[in-house]
Amino acid sequence: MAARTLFDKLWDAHLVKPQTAATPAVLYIDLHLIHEVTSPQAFAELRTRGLPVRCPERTLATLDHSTPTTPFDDLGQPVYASEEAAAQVGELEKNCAQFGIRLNGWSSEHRGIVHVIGPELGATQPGMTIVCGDSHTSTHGAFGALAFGIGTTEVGHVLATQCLLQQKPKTLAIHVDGALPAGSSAKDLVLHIIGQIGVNGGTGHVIEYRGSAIQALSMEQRMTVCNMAIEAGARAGLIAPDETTYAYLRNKPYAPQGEDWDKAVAYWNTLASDADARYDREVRVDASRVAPTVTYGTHPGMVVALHAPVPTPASLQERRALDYMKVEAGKSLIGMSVDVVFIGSCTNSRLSDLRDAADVLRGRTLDARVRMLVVPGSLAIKREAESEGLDQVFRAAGAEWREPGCSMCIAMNGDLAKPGQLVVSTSNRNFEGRQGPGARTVLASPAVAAASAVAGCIADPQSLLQEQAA
Ligand SMILES: CC(C)[C@H](C(=O)O)[C@@H](O)C(=O)O
Ligand code: SF4
Repeated sequence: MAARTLFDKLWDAHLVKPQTAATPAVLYIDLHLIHEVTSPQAFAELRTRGLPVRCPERTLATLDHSTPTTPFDDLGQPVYASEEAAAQVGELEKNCAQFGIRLNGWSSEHRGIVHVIGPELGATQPGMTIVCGDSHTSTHGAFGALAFGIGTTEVGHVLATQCLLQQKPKTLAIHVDGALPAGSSAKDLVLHIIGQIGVNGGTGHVIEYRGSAIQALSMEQRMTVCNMAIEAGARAGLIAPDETTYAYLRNKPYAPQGEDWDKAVAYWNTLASDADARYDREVRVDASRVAPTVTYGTHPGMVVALHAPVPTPASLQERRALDYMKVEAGKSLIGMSVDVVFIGSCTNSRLSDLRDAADVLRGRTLDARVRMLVVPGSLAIKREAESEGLDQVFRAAGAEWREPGCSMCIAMNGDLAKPGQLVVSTSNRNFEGRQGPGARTVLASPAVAAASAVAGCIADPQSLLQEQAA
Protein backbone atom coordinates (compact mmCIF):
# COMPACT_ATOMS: atom_id res chain seq x y z
CA MET A 1 0.00 0.00 0.00
CA ALA A 2 1.18 3.51 -0.74
CA ALA A 3 2.67 5.47 2.13
CA ARG A 4 -0.04 7.25 4.11
CA THR A 5 -0.21 10.22 6.46
CA LEU A 6 -1.86 10.09 9.87
CA PHE A 7 -4.83 11.88 8.32
CA ASP A 8 -5.09 9.33 5.48
CA LYS A 9 -5.14 6.48 7.98
CA LEU A 10 -7.87 8.08 10.09
CA TRP A 11 -9.92 8.90 7.00
CA ASP A 12 -9.59 5.44 5.46
CA ALA A 13 -10.49 3.69 8.72
CA HIS A 14 -13.79 5.60 8.96
CA LEU A 15 -14.85 5.70 5.35
CA VAL A 16 -18.32 4.22 4.90
CA LYS A 17 -18.56 5.43 1.29
CA PRO A 18 -15.84 7.20 -0.69
CA GLN A 19 -16.64 10.50 -2.31
CA THR A 20 -17.54 10.66 -6.00
CA ALA A 21 -17.52 13.55 -8.44
CA ALA A 22 -21.12 14.21 -7.44
CA THR A 23 -21.30 13.25 -3.74
CA PRO A 24 -19.21 13.80 -0.63
CA ALA A 25 -17.76 10.89 1.33
CA VAL A 26 -19.69 9.28 4.18
CA LEU A 27 -17.61 9.03 7.38
CA TYR A 28 -18.40 7.05 10.49
CA ILE A 29 -18.21 9.13 13.68
CA ASP A 30 -16.88 7.50 16.85
CA LEU A 31 -17.67 10.27 19.30
CA HIS A 32 -20.22 13.08 19.08
CA LEU A 33 -19.85 15.83 21.67
CA ILE A 34 -22.76 18.19 22.16
CA HIS A 35 -23.42 21.41 24.07
CA GLU A 36 -26.38 23.69 24.65
CA VAL A 37 -25.74 26.24 21.88
CA THR A 38 -25.70 24.17 18.69
CA SER A 39 -27.88 21.19 19.61
CA PRO A 40 -31.48 22.42 20.21
CA GLN A 41 -32.48 22.70 16.54
CA ALA A 42 -30.90 19.34 15.77
CA PHE A 43 -33.02 17.62 18.41
CA ALA A 44 -36.08 19.49 17.18
CA GLU A 45 -35.42 18.04 13.73
CA LEU A 46 -35.21 14.50 15.16
CA ARG A 47 -38.55 15.03 16.88
CA THR A 48 -40.17 16.34 13.69
CA ARG A 49 -39.03 13.26 11.85
CA GLY A 50 -39.77 10.85 14.67
CA LEU A 51 -36.16 9.60 14.77
CA PRO A 52 -34.23 8.27 17.76
CA VAL A 53 -30.56 9.05 18.41
CA ARG A 54 -28.69 6.33 16.56
CA CYS A 55 -25.89 5.80 19.12
CA PRO A 56 -26.59 7.51 22.44
CA GLU A 57 -23.54 5.70 23.87
CA ARG A 58 -21.32 7.55 21.36
CA THR A 59 -22.83 10.90 22.28
CA LEU A 60 -21.60 12.94 25.23
CA ALA A 61 -23.11 16.23 26.39
CA THR A 62 -21.98 19.07 28.60
CA LEU A 63 -23.10 22.56 29.61
CA ASP A 64 -20.53 25.27 29.07
CA HIS A 65 -21.28 28.35 26.93
CA SER A 66 -24.33 29.81 28.67
CA THR A 67 -23.60 28.63 32.18
CA PRO A 68 -22.90 31.10 34.98
CA THR A 69 -19.46 30.96 36.60
CA THR A 70 -20.81 32.28 39.89
CA PRO A 71 -21.66 29.88 42.73
CA PHE A 72 -25.15 28.36 43.09
CA ASP A 73 -27.75 30.39 44.97
CA ASP A 74 -29.00 29.49 48.47
CA LEU A 75 -31.33 26.89 46.99
CA GLY A 76 -28.42 25.23 45.19
CA GLN A 77 -29.52 26.53 41.79
CA PRO A 78 -27.43 28.19 39.07
CA VAL A 79 -28.07 31.92 38.60
CA TYR A 80 -28.38 32.50 34.86
CA ALA A 81 -27.56 35.82 33.23
CA SER A 82 -30.64 35.71 31.01
CA GLU A 83 -33.84 33.80 30.34
CA GLU A 84 -32.33 32.76 27.06
CA ALA A 85 -29.30 31.16 28.71
CA ALA A 86 -31.52 29.31 31.17
CA ALA A 87 -33.79 28.11 28.36
CA GLN A 88 -30.86 26.85 26.30
CA VAL A 89 -29.51 24.80 29.19
CA GLY A 90 -32.99 23.53 30.10
CA GLU A 91 -33.47 22.40 26.51
CA LEU A 92 -30.27 20.35 26.54
CA GLU A 93 -31.20 18.76 29.87
CA LYS A 94 -34.59 17.79 28.48
CA ASN A 95 -33.16 16.48 25.20
CA CYS A 96 -30.53 14.35 26.92
CA ALA A 97 -33.09 12.85 29.29
CA GLN A 98 -35.49 12.09 26.46
CA PHE A 99 -32.94 10.64 24.05
CA GLY A 100 -30.87 8.71 26.62
CA ILE A 101 -27.67 10.76 26.29
CA ARG A 102 -25.03 11.11 29.04
CA LEU A 103 -25.01 14.70 30.23
CA ASN A 104 -22.30 16.12 32.44
CA GLY A 105 -24.81 18.53 33.88
CA TRP A 106 -25.04 20.65 36.98
CA SER A 107 -24.84 17.72 39.36
CA SER A 108 -21.82 16.15 37.63
CA GLU A 109 -18.28 16.27 38.94
CA HIS A 110 -17.21 16.08 35.29
CA ARG A 111 -18.85 19.20 33.96
CA GLY A 112 -16.80 21.78 32.12
CA ILE A 113 -15.94 23.08 28.67
CA VAL A 114 -16.65 20.42 26.06
CA HIS A 115 -13.07 20.41 24.73
CA VAL A 116 -11.66 20.13 28.22
CA ILE A 117 -13.81 17.31 29.57
CA GLY A 118 -13.59 14.99 26.53
CA PRO A 119 -9.83 14.51 27.00
CA GLU A 120 -10.05 14.63 30.77
CA LEU A 121 -12.49 11.70 30.83
CA GLY A 122 -10.50 9.71 28.28
CA ALA A 123 -13.51 9.90 25.94
CA THR A 124 -11.15 11.47 23.41
CA GLN A 125 -8.82 8.76 22.11
CA PRO A 126 -6.31 8.31 19.29
CA GLY A 127 -7.65 6.89 16.06
CA MET A 128 -11.18 8.23 16.56
CA THR A 129 -13.34 10.51 14.48
CA ILE A 130 -14.78 13.16 16.80
CA VAL A 131 -17.25 15.90 15.91
CA CYS A 132 -19.08 18.62 17.78
CA GLY A 133 -21.16 21.59 16.72
CA ASP A 134 -18.25 23.78 17.73
CA SER A 135 -15.26 25.05 15.81
CA HIS A 136 -12.68 24.34 18.51
CA THR A 137 -13.30 20.61 18.26
CA SER A 138 -9.87 20.68 16.59
CA THR A 139 -8.51 20.54 20.18
CA HIS A 140 -9.04 16.76 20.29
CA GLY A 141 -6.67 16.31 17.35
CA ALA A 142 -3.88 16.59 19.92
CA PHE A 143 -4.57 12.89 20.63
CA GLY A 144 -4.26 11.76 17.00
CA ALA A 145 -8.04 11.81 16.50
CA LEU A 146 -9.64 13.33 13.40
CA ALA A 147 -11.73 15.97 15.16
CA PHE A 148 -13.59 18.86 13.64
CA GLY A 149 -16.45 21.26 14.11
CA ILE A 150 -19.76 20.81 12.31
CA GLY A 151 -22.89 22.93 11.83
CA THR A 152 -26.22 22.43 13.55
CA THR A 153 -27.76 20.65 10.54
CA GLU A 154 -24.86 18.21 10.63
CA VAL A 155 -25.32 17.74 14.38
CA GLY A 156 -28.77 16.45 13.43
CA HIS A 157 -27.30 14.14 10.78
CA VAL A 158 -24.83 12.66 13.25
CA LEU A 159 -27.45 12.24 15.96
CA ALA A 160 -29.69 10.39 13.50
CA THR A 161 -27.11 8.29 11.63
CA GLN A 162 -23.75 8.44 13.48
CA CYS A 163 -22.35 9.37 10.06
CA LEU A 164 -21.34 12.60 8.37
CA LEU A 165 -21.02 13.77 4.78
CA GLN A 166 -17.56 15.24 4.15
CA GLN A 167 -15.42 16.47 1.29
CA LYS A 168 -11.94 15.06 1.69
CA PRO A 169 -9.64 17.86 2.88
CA LYS A 170 -6.02 18.32 1.84
CA THR A 171 -3.08 17.82 4.19
CA LEU A 172 -0.67 20.44 5.48
CA ALA A 173 2.37 19.39 7.50
CA ILE A 174 3.73 22.02 9.87
CA HIS A 175 7.19 20.88 10.97
CA VAL A 176 8.23 22.58 14.17
CA ASP A 177 11.85 21.86 15.02
CA GLY A 178 14.24 23.32 17.57
CA ALA A 179 13.36 24.03 21.19
CA LEU A 180 11.01 26.73 22.46
CA PRO A 181 13.04 29.34 24.39
CA ALA A 182 12.52 29.50 28.15
CA GLY A 183 9.55 31.82 28.73
CA SER A 184 7.76 30.88 25.50
CA SER A 185 4.71 28.65 25.78
CA ALA A 186 2.53 26.54 23.50
CA LYS A 187 0.22 29.55 23.18
CA ASP A 188 3.08 31.70 21.93
CA LEU A 189 3.97 28.95 19.47
CA VAL A 190 0.49 28.68 17.99
CA LEU A 191 0.03 32.46 17.79
CA HIS A 192 3.41 32.62 16.03
CA ILE A 193 2.34 29.88 13.59
CA ILE A 194 -0.92 31.67 12.75
CA GLY A 195 1.07 34.87 12.26
CA GLN A 196 3.38 33.01 9.89
CA ILE A 197 0.78 31.21 7.74
CA GLY A 198 -2.16 33.63 8.18
CA VAL A 199 -5.80 33.14 9.20
CA ASN A 200 -6.46 31.46 5.84
CA GLY A 201 -3.17 29.58 5.78
CA GLY A 202 -4.83 26.27 6.62
CA THR A 203 -8.06 26.68 4.65
CA GLY A 204 -9.23 23.41 3.11
CA HIS A 205 -6.50 21.48 4.92
CA VAL A 206 -6.02 19.30 7.94
CA ILE A 207 -2.84 20.40 9.69
CA GLU A 208 -0.48 17.78 11.07
CA TYR A 209 1.89 19.39 13.58
CA ARG A 210 5.16 17.45 13.56
CA GLY A 211 8.76 17.71 14.61
CA SER A 212 10.87 17.69 17.75
CA ALA A 213 9.27 20.80 19.29
CA ILE A 214 5.80 19.22 19.01
CA GLN A 215 6.97 15.90 20.42
CA ALA A 216 8.44 17.76 23.39
CA LEU A 217 5.05 19.29 24.32
CA SER A 218 2.85 17.90 27.10
CA MET A 219 -0.72 16.88 26.22
CA GLU A 220 -2.09 20.11 27.66
CA GLN A 221 0.30 22.11 25.48
CA ARG A 222 -0.56 20.00 22.42
CA MET A 223 -4.24 20.74 23.03
CA THR A 224 -3.50 24.48 23.07
CA VAL A 225 -1.75 24.16 19.70
CA CYS A 226 -4.47 22.03 18.06
CA ASN A 227 -7.24 24.18 19.58
CA MET A 228 -6.18 27.13 17.43
CA ALA A 229 -5.73 25.18 14.16
CA ILE A 230 -9.18 26.48 13.27
CA GLU A 231 -7.94 30.06 13.70
CA ALA A 232 -5.56 29.39 10.80
CA GLY A 233 -8.61 28.32 8.80
CA ALA A 234 -7.80 24.60 8.98
CA ARG A 235 -10.45 21.90 9.08
CA ALA A 236 -8.60 20.16 11.91
CA GLY A 237 -5.26 19.92 13.68
CA LEU A 238 -3.50 16.63 14.34
CA ILE A 239 -0.56 15.34 16.34
CA ALA A 240 0.51 11.69 16.14
CA PRO A 241 -0.09 9.77 19.38
CA ASP A 242 2.99 8.72 21.34
CA GLU A 243 4.08 7.79 24.87
CA THR A 244 3.08 11.26 26.12
CA THR A 245 -0.45 10.61 24.82
CA TYR A 246 -0.66 7.17 26.39
CA ALA A 247 0.69 8.34 29.75
CA TYR A 248 -2.03 11.02 29.82
CA LEU A 249 -4.86 8.64 28.87
CA ARG A 250 -3.96 5.60 30.94
CA ASN A 251 -6.58 4.96 33.66
CA LYS A 252 -8.82 7.83 32.59
CA PRO A 253 -12.46 6.81 33.27
CA TYR A 254 -13.44 6.11 29.64
CA ALA A 255 -10.05 4.88 28.42
CA PRO A 256 -9.73 1.18 27.60
CA GLN A 257 -8.53 -0.92 30.52
CA GLY A 258 -6.44 -4.10 30.93
CA GLU A 259 -6.02 -6.17 27.79
CA ASP A 260 -8.14 -3.71 25.83
CA TRP A 261 -5.64 -1.00 26.68
CA ASP A 262 -2.73 -3.06 25.28
CA LYS A 263 -4.66 -3.77 22.11
CA ALA A 264 -5.59 -0.13 21.75
CA VAL A 265 -1.98 1.04 22.18
CA ALA A 266 -0.80 -1.50 19.60
CA TYR A 267 -3.30 0.01 17.13
CA TRP A 268 -2.53 3.60 18.08
CA ASN A 269 1.16 2.91 17.41
CA THR A 270 0.32 2.23 13.74
CA LEU A 271 -1.28 5.64 13.22
CA ALA A 272 1.76 7.92 12.79
CA SER A 273 2.41 9.11 9.23
CA ASP A 274 4.63 6.74 7.24
CA ALA A 275 8.17 8.04 6.76
CA ASP A 276 7.70 8.59 3.02
CA ALA A 277 4.12 9.84 3.17
CA ARG A 278 3.37 12.94 1.07
CA TYR A 279 1.47 16.03 2.17
CA ASP A 280 -0.28 18.48 -0.12
CA ARG A 281 1.73 21.29 1.51
CA GLU A 282 4.54 21.61 4.04
CA VAL A 283 5.64 24.52 6.20
CA ARG A 284 8.65 24.79 8.51
CA VAL A 285 8.69 26.67 11.80
CA ASP A 286 11.78 27.25 13.93
CA ALA A 287 10.64 26.95 17.55
CA SER A 288 13.79 28.63 18.84
CA ARG A 289 12.61 31.89 17.24
CA VAL A 290 9.25 31.92 19.01
CA ALA A 291 9.11 34.82 21.47
CA PRO A 292 6.20 35.55 23.83
CA THR A 293 3.56 36.62 21.32
CA VAL A 294 0.35 38.65 21.50
CA THR A 295 -2.32 39.79 19.08
CA TYR A 296 -2.64 43.49 18.33
CA GLY A 297 -5.61 43.47 15.93
CA THR A 298 -9.05 41.93 15.56
CA HIS A 299 -8.26 38.49 14.21
CA PRO A 300 -5.83 35.88 15.52
CA GLY A 301 -3.45 36.32 12.58
CA MET A 302 -2.61 39.89 13.61
CA VAL A 303 0.16 38.86 15.97
CA VAL A 304 3.41 40.43 17.07
CA ALA A 305 6.23 39.44 19.41
CA LEU A 306 5.65 41.08 22.78
CA HIS A 307 8.60 43.47 22.43
CA ALA A 308 8.37 44.03 18.68
CA PRO A 309 6.68 47.05 17.07
CA VAL A 310 3.18 46.64 15.68
CA PRO A 311 3.54 46.49 11.88
CA THR A 312 2.29 49.29 9.64
CA PRO A 313 -1.22 48.37 8.40
CA ALA A 314 -1.12 46.89 4.90
CA SER A 315 -4.82 47.34 4.12
CA LEU A 316 -7.81 49.45 5.04
CA GLN A 317 -9.12 46.55 7.08
CA GLU A 318 -5.90 46.40 9.11
CA ARG A 319 -5.98 50.15 9.65
CA ARG A 320 -9.56 49.82 10.97
CA ALA A 321 -8.45 47.02 13.28
CA LEU A 322 -5.70 49.21 14.75
CA ASP A 323 -8.16 52.05 15.22
CA TYR A 324 -10.63 49.75 16.98
CA MET A 325 -7.89 48.40 19.22
CA LYS A 326 -6.47 51.90 19.82
CA VAL A 327 -3.07 50.50 18.92
CA GLU A 328 -0.30 52.50 17.29
CA ALA A 329 1.85 51.04 14.50
CA GLY A 330 5.60 51.23 15.09
CA LYS A 331 5.32 50.73 18.85
CA SER A 332 5.17 47.51 20.87
CA LEU A 333 2.13 46.73 23.04
CA ILE A 334 4.25 46.81 26.20
CA GLY A 335 2.84 49.43 28.57
CA MET A 336 -0.63 49.55 26.99
CA SER A 337 -3.20 50.07 29.73
CA VAL A 338 -5.25 46.96 30.72
CA ASP A 339 -8.74 46.83 32.29
CA VAL A 340 -9.56 43.14 32.48
CA VAL A 341 -7.51 39.93 32.49
CA PHE A 342 -9.21 36.65 31.63
CA ILE A 343 -7.53 33.32 32.31
CA GLY A 344 -9.67 30.56 30.86
CA SER A 345 -11.24 29.01 27.69
CA CYS A 346 -10.64 25.70 25.95
CA THR A 347 -7.26 27.10 24.83
CA ASN A 348 -5.73 27.84 28.23
CA SER A 349 -7.83 26.78 31.22
CA ARG A 350 -6.08 23.57 32.16
CA LEU A 351 -4.09 22.93 35.31
CA SER A 352 -0.72 23.79 33.74
CA ASP A 353 -2.15 27.09 32.48
CA LEU A 354 -3.44 27.97 35.93
CA ARG A 355 -0.04 27.06 37.38
CA ASP A 356 1.70 29.32 34.84
CA ALA A 357 -0.51 32.23 35.84
CA ALA A 358 -0.19 31.49 39.56
CA ASP A 359 3.62 31.37 39.29
CA VAL A 360 3.59 34.98 38.15
CA LEU A 361 1.00 36.10 40.72
CA ARG A 362 2.30 34.34 43.81
CA GLY A 363 2.88 36.90 46.57
CA ARG A 364 1.74 39.79 44.38
CA THR A 365 -1.44 41.81 43.98
CA LEU A 366 -3.26 43.01 40.90
CA ASP A 367 -2.93 46.59 39.82
CA ALA A 368 -5.86 48.48 41.36
CA ARG A 369 -7.39 49.26 37.93
CA VAL A 370 -7.54 45.64 36.83
CA ARG A 371 -10.36 43.11 37.16
CA MET A 372 -9.10 39.55 36.76
CA LEU A 373 -11.23 36.44 36.24
CA VAL A 374 -9.74 32.98 36.56
CA VAL A 375 -12.10 30.37 35.15
CA PRO A 376 -10.97 26.74 35.24
CA GLY A 377 -11.98 24.67 32.20
CA SER A 378 -13.70 21.99 34.26
CA LEU A 379 -14.83 21.22 37.76
CA ALA A 380 -12.09 18.57 37.99
CA ILE A 381 -9.45 21.21 37.19
CA LYS A 382 -11.00 23.54 39.73
CA ARG A 383 -10.75 20.87 42.40
CA GLU A 384 -7.14 19.99 41.51
CA ALA A 385 -6.13 23.63 41.47
CA GLU A 386 -7.71 24.11 44.89
CA SER A 387 -5.91 21.08 46.26
CA GLU A 388 -2.65 22.75 45.19
CA GLY A 389 -3.67 26.06 46.72
CA LEU A 390 -3.73 27.91 43.39
CA ASP A 391 -7.11 29.42 44.23
CA GLN A 392 -5.49 31.01 47.29
CA VAL A 393 -2.79 32.56 45.12
CA PHE A 394 -5.41 34.05 42.80
CA ARG A 395 -7.69 35.25 45.57
CA ALA A 396 -4.83 36.74 47.58
CA ALA A 397 -3.76 38.66 44.49
CA GLY A 398 -7.29 40.05 44.16
CA ALA A 399 -8.49 37.91 41.25
CA GLU A 400 -11.93 36.28 41.01
CA TRP A 401 -11.79 32.47 41.26
CA ARG A 402 -14.85 31.21 39.43
CA GLU A 403 -16.85 28.14 38.49
CA PRO A 404 -15.93 26.37 35.21
CA GLY A 405 -17.29 27.29 31.76
CA CYS A 406 -16.57 29.26 28.58
CA SER A 407 -17.20 32.52 30.42
CA MET A 408 -15.57 35.64 29.00
CA CYS A 409 -14.10 33.76 26.03
CA ILE A 410 -17.42 34.39 24.28
CA ALA A 411 -19.37 36.39 26.89
CA MET A 412 -22.62 34.45 26.50
CA ASN A 413 -23.10 33.86 30.22
CA GLY A 414 -22.98 37.40 31.54
CA ASP A 415 -19.19 37.50 32.08
CA LEU A 416 -18.28 40.38 29.82
CA ALA A 417 -16.11 43.45 29.49
CA LYS A 418 -17.48 46.97 29.14
CA PRO A 419 -17.36 48.98 25.89
CA GLY A 420 -13.83 50.17 25.19
CA GLN A 421 -12.20 48.06 27.91
CA LEU A 422 -9.00 46.25 27.03
CA VAL A 423 -8.97 42.56 27.95
CA VAL A 424 -5.80 40.51 27.98
CA SER A 425 -7.25 37.09 27.38
CA THR A 426 -5.86 33.56 27.20
CA SER A 427 -8.67 32.55 24.81
CA ASN A 428 -8.49 32.08 21.05
CA ARG A 429 -10.55 34.79 19.33
CA ASN A 430 -10.08 38.54 19.40
CA PHE A 431 -12.96 39.50 17.11
CA GLU A 432 -14.59 42.89 17.61
CA GLY A 433 -17.02 42.75 20.49
CA ARG A 434 -16.57 39.06 21.25
CA GLN A 435 -15.90 39.70 24.93
CA GLY A 436 -18.64 42.32 25.16
CA PRO A 437 -19.90 45.05 22.81
CA GLY A 438 -17.01 47.42 22.07
CA ALA A 439 -14.55 45.40 24.16
CA ARG A 440 -10.99 45.09 22.85
CA THR A 441 -9.11 41.79 23.15
CA VAL A 442 -5.40 41.01 23.23
CA LEU A 443 -4.75 37.26 23.05
CA ALA A 444 -1.81 36.09 25.14
CA SER A 445 -0.37 33.23 27.17
CA PRO A 446 -1.39 32.73 30.81
CA ALA A 447 1.99 34.10 31.99
CA VAL A 448 1.74 37.29 29.92
CA ALA A 449 -1.88 37.76 31.00
CA ALA A 450 -0.97 37.38 34.68
CA ALA A 451 2.01 39.73 34.40
CA SER A 452 -0.25 42.31 32.75
CA ALA A 453 -2.73 42.02 35.64
CA VAL A 454 0.04 42.85 38.11
CA ALA A 455 1.44 45.72 36.06
CA GLY A 456 -1.91 47.20 35.00
CA CYS A 457 -0.55 47.33 31.49
CA ILE A 458 0.73 44.79 28.99
CA ALA A 459 3.90 43.39 30.51
CA ASP A 460 6.55 40.71 30.14
CA PRO A 461 6.42 38.04 32.88
CA GLN A 462 10.18 37.43 32.70
CA SER A 463 11.30 40.03 35.22
CA LEU A 464 8.57 39.00 37.67
CA LEU A 465 9.52 35.34 37.36
CA GLN A 466 13.20 36.15 37.87
CA GLU A 467 12.37 38.11 41.03
CA GLN A 468 10.36 35.10 42.27
CA ALA A 469 13.31 32.80 41.66
CA ALA A 470 15.79 35.13 43.37
C1 LIG B 1 -20.97 28.73 20.16
C2 LIG B 1 -20.09 27.92 19.25
C3 LIG B 1 -20.87 27.49 18.09
C4 LIG B 1 -18.78 28.64 18.90
C5 LIG B 1 -17.88 27.82 17.99
O1 LIG B 1 -18.28 27.16 17.06
O2 LIG B 1 -16.69 27.82 18.16
C6 LIG B 1 -18.01 29.01 20.14
O3 LIG B 1 -17.61 27.91 20.88
C7 LIG B 1 -16.83 29.88 19.79
O4 LIG B 1 -15.76 29.65 20.33
O5 LIG B 1 -16.99 30.82 19.01
S1 SF4 C 1 -14.10 28.25 25.60
FE1 SF4 C 1 -14.45 29.73 24.00
S2 SF4 C 1 -13.57 28.84 22.18
FE2 SF4 C 1 -13.82 27.20 23.67
S3 SF4 C 1 -15.78 26.29 23.18
FE3 SF4 C 1 -16.13 27.85 24.77
S4 SF4 C 1 -16.64 29.70 23.62
FE4 SF4 C 1 -15.74 28.29 22.16
